Amino acid sequence: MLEVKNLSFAFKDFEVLKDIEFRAQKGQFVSILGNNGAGKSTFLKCIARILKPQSGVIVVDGKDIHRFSSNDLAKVVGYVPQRYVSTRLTVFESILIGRKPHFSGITPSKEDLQVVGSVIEKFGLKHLAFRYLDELSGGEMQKVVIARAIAQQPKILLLDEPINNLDLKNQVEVLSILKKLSKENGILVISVLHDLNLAIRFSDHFVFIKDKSVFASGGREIITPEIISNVYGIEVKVETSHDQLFVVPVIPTM
Ligand SMILES: Nc1ncnc2c1ncn2[C@@H]1O[C@H](COP(=O)(O)OP(=O)(O)OP(=O)(O)O)[C@@H](O)[C@H]1O
Repeated sequence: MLEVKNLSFAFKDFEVLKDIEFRAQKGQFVSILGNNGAGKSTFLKCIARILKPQSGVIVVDGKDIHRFSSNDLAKVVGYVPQRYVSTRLTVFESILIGRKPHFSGITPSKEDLQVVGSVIEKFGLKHLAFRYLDELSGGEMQKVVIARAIAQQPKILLLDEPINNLDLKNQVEVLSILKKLSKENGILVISVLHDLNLAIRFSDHFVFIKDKSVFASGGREIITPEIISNVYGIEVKVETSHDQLFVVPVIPTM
């Protein structure tokens, strides 16, 4: 469904990504992992066509993303950025904007309104539906931005640190919604995450970026102390409890 071949990207002469190869299928939940500054956001922005790589191709369902019209690309690829600006729109209006690629003409259809209503319900945002975005807390705003991308109903959903501003309950709730979307609706979810243990719990595929390239890519078999210590530059243990893997940093006693 998504194929990235030989992708290299540089900001002027500062090379961030070199010869990246990546493939993912419908229904997968992929975590993009690596240190700060490794190039994770840059990678997502190339797939979302916000940045244009100097070389390589990104193919969705057999078609180069640079051959899609903007409207058609928005039906296929949804993107939730790491930072966003708040506007004087209500939660409802903001999520409705996610439906724009599906509008025929300038008015939303009954289906558009139904989708928005159901996403608002799913995210527990009903009580905030007519609140302005600049009156929301950081976590509430984060949920609205994710809800808008889901209302867009893309085939591929890219999320850059989607749980950053959320409390533990909301982190689990949002990741559970994304997991359900990938499993039940066949959406390919690709998310940058910093919390390795939540990434392990929710993802079925992991991509570690280091030194401009894919250092390791695969399923749970690549969650090893060697790979994680090498990528993050810190000693870790990988332990199993209740059939789940946990990454535990080795911290000297202070
Ligand atoms: N617009 C820009 N111009 C120049 N350099 C940039 C620009 N945006 C990012 N960079 C640099 O590119 C590198 C990769 O940045 P990127 O945001 O992709 O990293 P990241 O892995 O997402 O980091 P983090 O985990 O801290 O969000 C960093 O060294 C960053 O400073």
